[in-house]
Amino acid sequence: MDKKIGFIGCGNMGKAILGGLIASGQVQPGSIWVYTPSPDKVEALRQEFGVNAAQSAQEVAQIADIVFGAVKPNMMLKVLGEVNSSLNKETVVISIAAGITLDSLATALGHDRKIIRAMPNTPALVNAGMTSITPNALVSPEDIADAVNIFRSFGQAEVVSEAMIHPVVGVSGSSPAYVFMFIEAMADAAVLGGMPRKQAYQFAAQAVMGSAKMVLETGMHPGELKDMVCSPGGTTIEAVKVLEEKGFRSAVMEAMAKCMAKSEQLGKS
Ligand SMILES: NC(=O)C1=CN([C@@H]2O[C@H](COP(=O)(O)OP(=O)(O)OC[C@H]3O[C@@H](n4cnc5c(N)ncnc54)[C@H](OP(=O)(O)O)[C@@H]3O)[C@@H](O)[C@H]2O)C=CC1
Ligand SMILES: O=C(O)[C@@H]1CCC=N1
Repeated sequence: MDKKIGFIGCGNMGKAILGGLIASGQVQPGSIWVYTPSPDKVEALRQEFGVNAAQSAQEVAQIADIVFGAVKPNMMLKVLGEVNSSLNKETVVISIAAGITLDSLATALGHDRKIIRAMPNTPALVNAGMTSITPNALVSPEDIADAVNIFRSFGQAEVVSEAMIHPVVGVSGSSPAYVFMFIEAMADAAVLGGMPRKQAYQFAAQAVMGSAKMVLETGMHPGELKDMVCSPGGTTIEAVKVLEEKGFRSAVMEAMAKCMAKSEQLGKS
């Protein structure tokens, strides 16, 4: 891609995008500028990825064609407001902050700005991200295609309406955390059964990845795939019965309802 990319803020999520983007070969490290307030963190990113270290957020805004705002939600509007006058007219600003609406971004940046609200997730770092993309009306089809290409270079990406953002936060933005908890719990149980811990993580994680691949690649209903594992009178149905008794599905749904409500609340505060 023949575009200069900038990162204002580059912590857990910014680094996952940066790492995924560079690993894909879609953008050369020399075409990427990064700024965070800690000079040693910028230097560490420069050394790890070969990207350019910017001295200020304004410098990133001046140089880049596509600027990622990857700071915490509570500072996104302030940080973008401060670089606004340094942006070019055609620059596309991509905010990845949970709860920050396109409307509030336009209020901070001006209603003539090309703005995209995106919701990625940390598996971007291993080429398996899932990202939603919501452009405002000023973003051209070419700009949208660039953004989709960027996010697809390290996983899957779909353009969705802004109304879908809360389910997206629940089902993909935040969900790696619950999946890691599930893997940890399964590994603990395997350790209880006598398996060495390292091997337990390998078996648990590979089983989760393989199951996810089956859903994505067979197109079969998850319930049907579950039934294929449950031999009559076998081991799996014993586990399924306990999960049902303990309210496994309900726990997941209630947890995600809280997550989605928080996403909604962030958008109002
Ligand atoms: N973590 C996740 O899984 C996901 C996060 N998000 C969103 O990504 C955003 C970032 O989250 P996350 O990466 O987890 O947070 P981190 O705390 O890991 O990263 C925040 C980054 O912002 C930088 N920063 C702080 N203050 C400023 C400033 N004034 N100007 C420029 N940069 C600044 C920090 O730099 P320094 O370290 O030098 O202070 C750091 O690089 C959030 O808005 C979140 O909603 C979206 C999807 C998933
Ligand atoms: O926890 C958060 O607020 C961010 C947004 C989605 C994932 N992490």
